[in-house]
Amino acid sequence: MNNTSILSTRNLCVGYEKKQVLKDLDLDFYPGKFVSLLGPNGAGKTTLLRTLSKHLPPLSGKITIHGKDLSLIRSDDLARIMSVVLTQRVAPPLFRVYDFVGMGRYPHTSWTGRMNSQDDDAVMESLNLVRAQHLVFRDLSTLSDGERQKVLIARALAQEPAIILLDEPTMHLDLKHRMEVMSILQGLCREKGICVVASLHDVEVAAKVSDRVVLIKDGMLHAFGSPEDVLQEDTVSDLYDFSNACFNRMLGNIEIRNRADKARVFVIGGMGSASVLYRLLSKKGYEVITGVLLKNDIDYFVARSLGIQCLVQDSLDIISSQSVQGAVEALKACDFIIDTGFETAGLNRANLDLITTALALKKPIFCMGSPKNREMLNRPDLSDVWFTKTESRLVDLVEEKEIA
Ligand SMILES: Nc1ncnc2c1ncn2[C@@H]1O[C@H](COP(=O)(O)OP(=O)(O)OP(=O)(O)O)[C@@H](O)[C@H]1O
Repeated sequence: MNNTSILSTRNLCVGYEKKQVLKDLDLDFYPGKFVSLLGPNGAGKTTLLRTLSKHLPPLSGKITIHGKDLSLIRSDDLARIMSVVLTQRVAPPLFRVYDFVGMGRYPHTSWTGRMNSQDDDAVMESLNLVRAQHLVFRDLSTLSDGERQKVLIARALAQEPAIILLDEPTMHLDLKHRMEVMSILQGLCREKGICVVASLHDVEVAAKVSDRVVLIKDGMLHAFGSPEDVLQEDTVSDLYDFSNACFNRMLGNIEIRNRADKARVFVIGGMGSASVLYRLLSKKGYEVITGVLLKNDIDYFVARSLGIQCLVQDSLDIISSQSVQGAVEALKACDFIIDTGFETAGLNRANLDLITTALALKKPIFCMGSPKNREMLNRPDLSDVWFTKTESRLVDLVEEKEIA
């Protein structure tokens, strides 16, 4: 790794004439690294990017590029080191993509602005890098948001910068283009050694693509480091003031917690068989209790993120009859029982006792799969047992039963 930072800040304070937005920023940006700026609306991401790119003077503190004070760097010299992609939707009409990307060559062309063959090559290479070479003769104003975003990045690349600053590069883009733009930016870091600094709203994506994340909120830097270290569940909740959501560090996703205002359902699951049902039941407003789960089960991680009450086996051992007894008490207090059709291996066999108990208690039981996989439920005389093949049908059945 190249250990010399391209861009650094010390005691930087950014904002506007009458308004300080962020203070005490000590940041270093290195070649080949993807850095995401994260923070709630109005935290100061754009203000910071505008200050780093010399569009806005710092209120105090220092910004250096390759060790030189930013304020002393001439704008044409800066353009050879840094390019900036700010949020913009408007495109001037009658502007060919080729000419627009060619504008990015201005730090390298002579004062006449005439492009030579090297500049032509640079324009085409930039378009290639963002997989937009086919757009070269299109009118800019006719492009879709995703195509235009790629062209904006191509123009930034045509400057041949060491660092690119982008403000919300995936705004207005659909999922496919969002992923494509992120993968293009990641490729620029890995293959061209460019440092990419982008403000992002999607913490899940940031966790997956970034080498470093900068967390800002309430006028200050909250954390700066690798997403694996920094994006802890509590930190993300605090950053965005989550009250009904939770970032799951292990799965790298955000689960939404819904208010439970329906019946209480006990889910007998495990080994990943219950996660989809947990989400669906929570979404529908059911109060879910589940168990007995081992602490390394993916169902446990999903249930915890959803705020579902989990009965867990303390040690990573065989689920004990003692743990199952604890779960029986919780099961008694539930209106409906769901058997996810979990595979029974040695470790979780005891959970079958929960199904037997539910039968004895004459609780309505809804099962995924087929009766032949569940010996104790494979009897024609059982009236309060239903089998389905999909989670959505199963929850429909629960709803029907609840209404009846
Ligand atoms: N020109 C300006 N003059 C004064 N205050 C401004 C100006 N532009 C933005 N602000 C304020 O500065 C603060 C930071 O705004 P900024 O746009 O940097 O936040 P952000 O993190 O980029 O927000 P978002 O995620 O909503 O885009 C906000 O309180 C905003 O109202």
